[in-house]
Amino acid sequence: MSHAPYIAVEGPIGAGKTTLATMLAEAWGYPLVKEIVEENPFLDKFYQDMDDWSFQLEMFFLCNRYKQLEDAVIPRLAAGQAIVSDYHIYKNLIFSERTLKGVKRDKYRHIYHVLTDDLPKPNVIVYIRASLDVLLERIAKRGRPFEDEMSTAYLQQLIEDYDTAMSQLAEREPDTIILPIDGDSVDFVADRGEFDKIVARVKECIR
Ligand SMILES: Nc1ncnc2c1ncn2[C@@H]1O[C@H](COP(=O)(O)OP(=O)(O)O)[C@@H](O)[C@H]1O
Ligand SMILES: Nc1nc2c(ncn2[C@H]2C[C@H](O)[C@@H](COP(=O)(O)O)O2)c(=O)[nH]1
Repeated sequence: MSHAPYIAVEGPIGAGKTTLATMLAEAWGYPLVKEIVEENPFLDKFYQDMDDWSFQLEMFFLCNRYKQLEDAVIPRLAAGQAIVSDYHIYKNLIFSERTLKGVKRDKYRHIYHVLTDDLPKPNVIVYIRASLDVLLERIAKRGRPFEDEMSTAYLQQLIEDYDTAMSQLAEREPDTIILPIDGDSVDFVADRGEFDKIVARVKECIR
């Protein structure tokens, strides 16, 4: 392992990333780097008109995540200390490849690589996979008003994009271990034993 443990949790919208990342960070006493959602000025506009707002939204996410890595992740790893995150920066590309088109997609892809290619990568990604029905149920339970506008076709497409992206990532970043979790059957919230099993599996990866 080239740096201190850097653990990321990934998965499609509503899979349980923030929930699991928070539990892991608390269990180990590590700081948590968390997605900025409530302060995002473009999310509600994006869900109302994706074609019109996708570039602004993707750039906002990219700049914010870059800043978080710069401010919180890099110094911490440089000091030899572990950190947990509820995303991997690669998710920018998962979403943008789906939401952007033509010249904007090409420009975004270029900026993405310039900004992120030399950033530290997680040692482990806990990848929570879940079915459309479970994601819809959890998104409804969370109750963010702007997500009411999200189409099921978009969410289904993201489920598939995530699977493809995790396979690509396994090839691009062979030093990162991807731990898939079945979010439909493994309830790490209600069942402490299931959470402990995830903790043990992650520990194995960062030894
Ligand atoms: N394993 C689980 N079982 C039941 N509810 C869950 C589970 N994981 C997450 N949730 C709930 O589902 C909603 C979405 O979870 P969240 O962690 O915000 O997902 P994400 O960060 O992947 O979008 C939240 O209301 C959360 O409390
Ligand atoms: N178009 C994009 N949307 C994104 C991106 N990252 C997150 N999101 C959306 C999805 C949810 O509505 C909300 C919060 O995400 P969670 O997965 O944490 O629930 O923001 C992105 O890069 N592009």
